[in-house]
Amino acid sequence: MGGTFDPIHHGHLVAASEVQAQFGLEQVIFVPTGQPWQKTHEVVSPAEDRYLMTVVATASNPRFQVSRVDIDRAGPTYTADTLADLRALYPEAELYFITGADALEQILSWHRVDELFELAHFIGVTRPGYQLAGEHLPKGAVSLVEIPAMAISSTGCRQRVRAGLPVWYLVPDGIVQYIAKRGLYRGEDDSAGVEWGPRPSGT
Ligand SMILES: Nc1ncnc2c1ncn2[C@@H]1O[C@H](COP(=O)(O)OP(=O)(O)OP(=O)(O)O)[C@@H](O)[C@H]1O
Ligand SMILES: O=C(O)c1ccc[n+]([C@@H]2O[C@H](COP(=O)([O-])O)[C@@H](O)[C@H]2O)c1
Repeated sequence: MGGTFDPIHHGHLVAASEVQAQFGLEQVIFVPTGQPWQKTHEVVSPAEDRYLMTVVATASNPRFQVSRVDIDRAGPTYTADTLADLRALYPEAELYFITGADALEQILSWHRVDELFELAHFIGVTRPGYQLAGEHLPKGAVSLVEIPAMAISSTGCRQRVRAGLPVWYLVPDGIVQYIAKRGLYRGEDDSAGVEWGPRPSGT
């Protein structure tokens, strides 16, 4: 399951848990994006913060793991590369890629989209406010799955922190504490965040 996870919230965790159970998956690998190229108009927190929050949020579930493949690859993050890297790490695995209804809606705009459906089977999950549909995708390429509705978004969480409102119970307890400790999402200019563009050299 790929995501910017800025921050990871209970919508992500419920989606992963539900798909794991419904499909009997051995493990769900959360893959925080390196440079989410379609979010260039947004300020995104440093990859290491998003990675660490994902580790903290998933630590208690033995079927959840976190991968660094996207944050360790230079340049924009493309799922075709993510899936190729995971295939190299797990040559025998059956690979599935989990997306919410909003991401699935946009998938034809993804880089090297023609390759994607050869690299993994896609699983689209319901998300409040979006229509889950797969007619625009190759036949048999995607499974559509109903999950418990969680009307939570990372954007909403960031806005609440900025407005001084609580995010308790929208995100795991450890994430509330991580956000406070690192001072994420506080200011208009998001001082802990970075605008996407080339990484500073040496980082
Ligand atoms: N509440 C939710 N229910 C189901 N799927 C979700 C939910 N929130 C996110 N997802 C899915 O999880 C994946 C990663 O999402 P992402 O990290 O961009 O979170 P987001 O809440 O959509 O963030 P933002 O508000 O910043 O766009 C995407 O496939 C997205 O569709
Ligand atoms: O491959 C692409 O071109 C592409 C374009 C947009 C999003 N994605 C992936 O979709 C997942 C969810 O993305 P996002 O931006 O909703 O967090 C994440 O793994 C992204 O890398 C991938």
